[in-house]
Amino acid sequence: MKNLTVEDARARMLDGAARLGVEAVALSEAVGRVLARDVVADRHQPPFDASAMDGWAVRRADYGVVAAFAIAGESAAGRAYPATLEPGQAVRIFTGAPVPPGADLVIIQEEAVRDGDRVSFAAGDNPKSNIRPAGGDFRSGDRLLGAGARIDPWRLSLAAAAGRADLPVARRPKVAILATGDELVAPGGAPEADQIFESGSFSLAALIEAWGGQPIKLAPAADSVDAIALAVADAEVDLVVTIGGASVGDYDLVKPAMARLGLVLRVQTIAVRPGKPTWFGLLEDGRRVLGLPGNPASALVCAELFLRPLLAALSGADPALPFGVARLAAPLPGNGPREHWMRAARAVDAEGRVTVTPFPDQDSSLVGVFARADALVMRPAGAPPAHAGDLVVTLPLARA
Ligand SMILES: Nc1nc2c(c(=O)[nH]1)N[C@H]1C(S)=C(S)[C@@H](COP(=O)(O)OP(=O)(O)OC[C@H]3O[C@@H](n4cnc5c(N)ncnc54)[C@H](O)[C@@H]3O)O[C@H]1N2
Ligand code: MOO
Repeated sequence: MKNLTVEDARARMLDGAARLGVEAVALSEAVGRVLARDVVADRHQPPFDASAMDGWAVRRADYGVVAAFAIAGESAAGRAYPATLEPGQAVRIFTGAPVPPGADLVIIQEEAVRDGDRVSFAAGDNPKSNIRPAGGDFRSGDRLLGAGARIDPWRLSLAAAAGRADLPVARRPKVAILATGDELVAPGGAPEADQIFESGSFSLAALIEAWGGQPIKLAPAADSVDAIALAVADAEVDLVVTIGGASVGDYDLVKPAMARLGLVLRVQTIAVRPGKPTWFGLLEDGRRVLGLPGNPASALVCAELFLRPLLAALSGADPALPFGVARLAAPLPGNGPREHWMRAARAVDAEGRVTVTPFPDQDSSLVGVFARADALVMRPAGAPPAHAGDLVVTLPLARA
């Protein structure tokens, strides 16, 4: 349980983590939610052969043969021509309108000359049909979206086009956030000379929201086993995330406090930089607890590496992180024994390749560096020095 690799620690956290429940939400509420069941089409789209242009529907067999077509009527979007097109006839048609049975060609209106109740066309060779076949977008029975897909605005349009008014989605995991420490004062408060403003819970709440969880901020707790245990005891959540008090100092009391609630540890420390003291376990009542270190960069890096996949798993989504690959813009020294996730600036060079430049100061207390970073760069444990141009694994940070 101590000094686990990142992968091993993540696997232990994800073990047994699955969707918590299912609820229906209206389309307008569905963005960001994870589908709990497949969306299957029960109708073709388009449901009929549709005209792609404004023009005239005719029989291809008549084209170039009939000199002047008899205008039989009109087919507009939402108001189909009610009969079959007969030989020698043309139907005025508009984009999106059903092509009448019998017609298999739409001639654009720019090529038509109308004369009373007759229309004729400048004949060309083998004109395109300008017809979108029924089911050309999707067909009845097609699986349009799979369970586990996260709804975004584009997927939302597909669900709407399939006629769904609401969608079955995973219940959002409820996540309590507990900042701990005598030194913490809420922003806007009046800190003593030996105090600092509490920052960790704000960014964590925003990340949890963005990752599909429901953040519930608990009042920050002082460095006391009683206070921390009391703060967590009655929180009706699926997961508790604590900030700080994770290490080995006399005032690092979160694990002893959780022991009172029956904590069974699954992860004690991780060979990761920053974030070595990150821990994870289950309380007696089944609630999960993720202990993040207090240093802001440690807390946020480990939220990316562990909390994000955990929330995905608890929502029934794929917990895999969206790793990328980029070229180092500058050399790096060899790495120590912990897998290092460096805060870095991302850019695109003149050849269109993504490059990353880790910030020179990677101290885990630096909030300022994190605010400028837009990617994390991974250096494997024990990696030799790296050269400019070397490929490295990255984790892009979502910047609004
Ligand atoms: N003897 C050792 N000391 C430390 C070790 C070690 O292995 N042996 N590990 C170091 C590492 S690595 C880390 S990371 C830190 C993490 O310690 P804790 O999780 O116990 O965090 P705290 O001591 O509570 O706080 C660390 C730092 O962060 C500030 N902090 C805490 N909470 C917040 C918050 N919500 N918002 C803003 N800032 C916060 C706190 O004031 C401290 O400055 O331990 C090392 N020590
Ligand atoms: O692991 Mo700590 O987060 O390096 O400072």
